[in-house]
Amino acid sequence: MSKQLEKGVFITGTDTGVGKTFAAAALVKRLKAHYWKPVQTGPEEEHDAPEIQRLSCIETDQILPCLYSFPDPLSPHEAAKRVKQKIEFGHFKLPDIKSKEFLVVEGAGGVMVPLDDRHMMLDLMAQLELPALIVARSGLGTINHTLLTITALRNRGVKLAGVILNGPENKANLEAIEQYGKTEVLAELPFCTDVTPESLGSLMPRLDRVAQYFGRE
Ligand SMILES: Nc1ncnc2c1ncn2[C@@H]1O[C@H](COP(=O)(O)OP(=O)(O)OP(=O)(O)O)[C@@H](O)[C@H]1O
Ligand SMILES: C[C@H](N)[C@H](N)CCCCCC(=O)O
Ligand SMILES: [Mg+2]
Repeated sequence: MSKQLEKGVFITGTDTGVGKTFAAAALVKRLKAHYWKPVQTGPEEEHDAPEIQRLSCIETDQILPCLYSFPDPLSPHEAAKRVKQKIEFGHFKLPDIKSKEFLVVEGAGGVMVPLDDRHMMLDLMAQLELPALIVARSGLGTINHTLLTITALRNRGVKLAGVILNGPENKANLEAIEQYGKTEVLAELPFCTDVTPESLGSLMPRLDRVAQYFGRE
């Protein structure tokens, strides 16, 4: 597997609630990375960064502050409107991290979630010049959702690192996504009855190929 010397990876998904935060927590732990959620929507008790820290046990200074956070659990463009604010797309810049450090960035929802009247989540990936890693459900319906997501990313010129399948093992869906998506499923994360630092820790070997891809074994 060729090593990609990237500053980080943008964790996106086929939907909201597919496990981007769950996978990002595992990746932050396995890659010893920093975490950044540029745009957060929803009430504080549902924010992703605290869940990342709870599960990965990374230091507080490894979690970078959101650029935008809005209280309503909605698409960022709408959540901003509800509080009479607008997202200034030009403000999104890759945060300064040291040369040997690595950044796991998590989007909100899927790739075509609007940020303002013109820009979507996939435009943010392009602006940050980070490769995308798609978190997808493993079960029925995921082939279509994942191939649509891949197509949207490629049409926007976003580099695709691969896919993480989240949920019960499904070999047929994995093979279909690799064949028709011309990509690799770099990790399969099982359903964990208890979402704890311990259960997350047991998943580390499953992320070895992601670590190899980014040269962060
Ligand atoms: N493999 C898993 N095993 C058990 N629970 C999981 C797993 N993956 C995700 N979950 C749970 O499913 C819920 C949604 O997951 P998560 O918050 O990671 O989704 P998300 O894609 O980050 O959503 P959002 O778009 O809101 O950021 C959470 O309660 C999470 O703990
Ligand atoms: C509120 C939720 N947890 C996410 N932060 C935002 C998801 C936006 C989804 C928009 C859409 O695709 O309809
Ligand atoms: Mg999340």
